[in-house]
Amino acid sequence: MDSMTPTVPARQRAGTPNILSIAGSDPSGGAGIQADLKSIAACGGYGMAALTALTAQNTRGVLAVHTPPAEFLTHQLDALTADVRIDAVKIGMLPDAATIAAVSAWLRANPCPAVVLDPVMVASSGDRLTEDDAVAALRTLLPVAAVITPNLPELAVLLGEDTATTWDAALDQARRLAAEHGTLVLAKGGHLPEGDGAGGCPDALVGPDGVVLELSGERVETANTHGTGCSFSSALATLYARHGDWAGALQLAKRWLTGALRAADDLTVGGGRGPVHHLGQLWSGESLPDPRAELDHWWELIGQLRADIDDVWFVRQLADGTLDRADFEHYLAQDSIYLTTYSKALARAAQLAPTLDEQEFWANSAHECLAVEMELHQSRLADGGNPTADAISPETRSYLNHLLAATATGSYAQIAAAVLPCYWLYQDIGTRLAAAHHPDHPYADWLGMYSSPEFDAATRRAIDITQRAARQATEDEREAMLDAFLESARQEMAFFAQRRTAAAELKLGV
Ligand SMILES: Nc1ncnc2c1ncn2[C@@H]1O[C@H](COP(=O)(O)OP(=O)(O)O)[C@@H](O)[C@H]1O
Ligand SMILES: Cc1ncc(COP(=O)(O)O)c(N)n1
Repeated sequence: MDSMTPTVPARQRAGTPNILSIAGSDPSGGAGIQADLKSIAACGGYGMAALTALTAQNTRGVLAVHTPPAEFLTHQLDALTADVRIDAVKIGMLPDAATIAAVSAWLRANPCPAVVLDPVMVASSGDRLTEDDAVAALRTLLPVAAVITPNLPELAVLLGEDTATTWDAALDQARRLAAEHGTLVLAKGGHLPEGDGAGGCPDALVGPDGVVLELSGERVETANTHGTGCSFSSALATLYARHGDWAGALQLAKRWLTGALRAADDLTVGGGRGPVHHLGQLWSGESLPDPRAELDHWWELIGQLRADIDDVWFVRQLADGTLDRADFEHYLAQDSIYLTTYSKALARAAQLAPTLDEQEFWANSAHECLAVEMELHQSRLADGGNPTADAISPETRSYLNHLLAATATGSYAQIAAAVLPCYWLYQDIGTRLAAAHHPDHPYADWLGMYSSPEFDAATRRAIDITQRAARQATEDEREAMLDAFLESARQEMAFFAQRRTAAAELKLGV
């Protein structure tokens, strides 16, 4: 057994994470390790599996369970530790106390910070998968997990209580289980009765102090839900290993699972409760679940516009320092008018923000914007200008009308999408203009403002917040977000391209 000595070879962390499923076999391919391997592959991981049990099972039910000796599970696990870097572990069916003891001993000897434990006890067909006396042993294993993913009946069994019949009661149970074992608990509403007050298929990541992230999932009309729990937990482990954040991984996993449920009826597997279509989204050309996917796509859509902005006379002359002072003054006057209203749009985003963090970000940004505006105002007064006499140009008015419409009628997500181009395009242009940024440049101060690490960080945060909102949005809302984003990008372009002579005689009235 020398070759089994558990020494981990030092290896560079590769791009594709290695994900280990410790679970039972479902020969019909919808649950157990078969579901895990497909889910891991669909979410961008390299899948491995150590078998805890063999079931004789199909889409209608479990006919028999064979449990190999626990020592053989230990051999499988040791064989892996001796050779392969393991980035995350998903634990599924653990049929008896001896198997649980083997997994527990292995994990204590080879700790892994990314363990997702799905405390499978009963198959969706209603058949038992775990011996009664194994529940106490399972409770002792819970603290090795980073996240536990019980369905509602399993959550109740782990606490020794009755199954929750409302979402609020489920969240309370999840919080208490998390506190007891020092883990996160993913509360899954798939088993909630109709009219429980939650609607749809909600899920929530709950820690000892309460809900970390709650997702209101739509219920997909399909009878093919065999293996949803297995698939969800392995997707979560994989996406965590890829992106390093449980809340973000949950959003991606939930979205992927909903897609797999939507595609489930395309498969024809068995006459009972069939499997979800793990690879349906990949086969129809969708890319791997990725936190930046939507916004990367939006950014690509405005690729031409971004290239065109570099060619706008104002940007070219700003970069080479040949810009006429009066043109720059005109630009600053319009920018100052713009910022006053833009700051109101940011304040509206703060008002609607779903978390304290995001509220703080938008409120700070609104404040920052006003501070810049006031400084511009003061410095132009000091230079002998008369900013109160500035006329609003048609371009500025048009941009502000768009922002005002978005803030008046748009959701939080739409407002985030509408305000984003002002960050992102400035940061993008700022990065390129930074090349021209030297102390003697006539507009050095201005160039410095948009190519600073602070502005980079704020832009990244605005992108992340908008991406998260896009991820949670319905398809219609995502379309509306994209429309708002594209329109703001067009308005940015027109704002840069405006000519001093084109300024209308309208007084500031927004
Ligand atoms: N018909 C459905 N439509 C949408 N999501 C579903 C559906 N059925 C199950 N899910 C989701 O699948 C995940 C796992 O489901 P659940 O039934 O709670 O677990 P388990 O399979 O472990 O019993 C949950 O996120 C749940 O919301
Ligand atoms: C080998 C095995 N493991 C787990 C499940 C649970 O399936 P579900 O995800 O539907 O609860 C199963 N039916 N078979």
